[in-house]
Amino acid sequence: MARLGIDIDCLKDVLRMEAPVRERVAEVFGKFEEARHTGLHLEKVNNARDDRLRTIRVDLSWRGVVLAPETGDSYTLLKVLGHDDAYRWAQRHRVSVNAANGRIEVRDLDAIEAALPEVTNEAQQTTDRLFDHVSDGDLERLGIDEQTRAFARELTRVEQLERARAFLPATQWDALYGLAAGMTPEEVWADIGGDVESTSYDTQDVDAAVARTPERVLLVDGPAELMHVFRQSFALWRIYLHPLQYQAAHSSFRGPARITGGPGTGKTVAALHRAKHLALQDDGQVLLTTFTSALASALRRDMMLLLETPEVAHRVAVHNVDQVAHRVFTERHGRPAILDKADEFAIWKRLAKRRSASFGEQFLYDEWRQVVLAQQITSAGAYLSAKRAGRGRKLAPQQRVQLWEIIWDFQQELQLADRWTHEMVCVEATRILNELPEKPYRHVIVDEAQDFSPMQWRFIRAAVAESPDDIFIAGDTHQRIYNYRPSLREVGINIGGRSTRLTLNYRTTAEILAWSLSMLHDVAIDDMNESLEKIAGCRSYVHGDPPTLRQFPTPYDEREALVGQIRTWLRAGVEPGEIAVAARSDILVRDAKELLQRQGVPVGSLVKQGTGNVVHVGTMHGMKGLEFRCVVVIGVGENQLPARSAVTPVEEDELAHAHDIQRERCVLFVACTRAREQLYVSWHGQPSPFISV
Ligand SMILES: Nc1ncnc2c1ncn2[C@@H]1O[C@H](COP(=O)(O)OP(=O)(O)OP(=O)(O)O)[C@@H](O)[C@H]1O
Repeated sequence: MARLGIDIDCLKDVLRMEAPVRERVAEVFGKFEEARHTGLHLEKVNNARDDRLRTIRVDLSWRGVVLAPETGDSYTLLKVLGHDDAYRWAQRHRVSVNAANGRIEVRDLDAIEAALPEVTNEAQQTTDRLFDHVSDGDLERLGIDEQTRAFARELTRVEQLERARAFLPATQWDALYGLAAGMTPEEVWADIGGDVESTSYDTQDVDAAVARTPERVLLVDGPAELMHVFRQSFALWRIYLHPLQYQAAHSSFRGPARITGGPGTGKTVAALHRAKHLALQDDGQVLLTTFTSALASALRRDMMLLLETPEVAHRVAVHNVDQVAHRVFTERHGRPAILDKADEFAIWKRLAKRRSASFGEQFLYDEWRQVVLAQQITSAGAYLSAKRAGRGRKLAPQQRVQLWEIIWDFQQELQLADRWTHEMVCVEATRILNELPEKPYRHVIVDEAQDFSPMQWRFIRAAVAESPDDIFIAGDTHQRIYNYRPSLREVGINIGGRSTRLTLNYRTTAEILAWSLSMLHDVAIDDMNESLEKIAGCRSYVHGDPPTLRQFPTPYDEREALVGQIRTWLRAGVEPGEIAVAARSDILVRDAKELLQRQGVPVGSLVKQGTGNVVHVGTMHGMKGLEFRCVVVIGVGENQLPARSAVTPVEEDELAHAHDIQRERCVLFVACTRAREQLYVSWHGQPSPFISV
């Protein structure tokens, strides 16, 4: 039976059309279903540059351009246009097979030929070309064919390449843009999903290429399914994946695997698709987990959009990691009585005083978590020889002994009182799971992995048996905003070479991204796997306004301007719910909320996202994992960022100081990269050293 797929760009176009046209397009799919009986009415195109392109009637005024197979009966709808335009489009385009990854691609031959003289002319004015640094061999290996290569060799400026996006074959353009953005040929090769094993694709076999391109060609079972796709207010991420996202979501891995990449590169989307893929395998329960309950709610909502049937939805549990640990704990021991931070501080203070020690509560609080629990220390001997790199003040041996006594007292007191912290619950839940012969989950997928503590990683390891496809990790260490820096290997998770890095940002404009990335220049950040993470090549194809940077003489002026900015956006038609305001401190957040409320702007908390159409106001930490059309970041002055109280003095511990500064930088980076279209950053006095003004 003839089958029609729809190219993703065509789908995007159709989604923007009026409902009746969409319905007619869906009917075209019905015609293919019936074609068995009646034959297909595909028109040949005179003077076509690619004789596999045909047109099909959609209605009186609209026609579709269809790629007809040379053999077999899998057709692809490439374009829907007005009658004359459809024929013209079909005449000027050609479909080919990318030599590097074997996927189909389409180019506008007329446009390439028309643009070539202009770029050649410009190239004659200079000796420097955009791709001088890349050899022909590398271009060829990256799938850049002769025609595109000839064009690329004449380019002198990135802007020319950006314009060429409309007519060059997409994968080849992606590769060129990656090279122009400073990626090495190897990085580009990985980025376009180059297949090392299959070096020789048959570039004449378009039918095989279509079958090999599931992330670009959506196959639907008839008009009803297509109408279903059209009708939902869905986001494109649900059906279109970049080849690397697709690979990460659908591959089989021999053990733990992960996906990394800068902000907005689609790691969460890949994690969601992987959860769906594994759920469809139906070989056991899938856990999709993340750091906070707010993020878990957002994941749950998106997961439900992807999992169509309740039966499959049932196979995926979405919870934040502490919630899962609490559940395991509660099943064995009943509900734990949780010690809150204020009570915990009071205990540390009392115990330190009892031992006449000078350690502060915050120091003890962190030391216990970051050294004792993180390294699973249970004895004085182990503590005395433990690594304390990056833990602030250096300790003499007698001080360590004293510290261990306080920590010991603390643990005893909690045990006697049957009081628990979330970390203790996690450790106990891990112990319980380690004893069980059967693990609760068959697959675990972790999102926002960069902030998980070693205790949480051990819990994850204990929740799933070591087996193929056991753990999948999505995260970006450039967005780490808490204090742990675990190595996956040390917590028993070996990802080997099973790592994919995404570089194409789908969220933010190139201008906002470039400005935000400038905060991280020359900052070396670990990759949780004992090497350094890279952010080079992270790029966006969408252009917009540069960030607005505003300096004010006083806090008062800064606050006034904040209200003015929000009003300007609201007047321009931005919905309140599309705006977020972030600040480093709780006090600034409270101030901003009260101020906006007083001015009659509807406001709500970031944590309670989705509760009405309100401007969300919250801390920079609270912005993690979220995105908004317009983002304001206030209080980015030199006295506010880095937040002094959060940074270890350099004279106390150089390494801890450097880590704290890096974390503060990342906090700001996270907040700024949540903006889709507009970013407004303000401060009073001098700007933070993190930003370039
Ligand atoms: N293949 C895709 N096609 C279109 N849009 C996509 C695609 N992948 C992701 N997106 C969109 O890009 C945005 C960012 O995606 P996502 O949240 O998965 O990125 P991320 O890498 O997890 O971001 P961050 O690390 O900053 O939280 C979302 O709006 C998502 O819908």
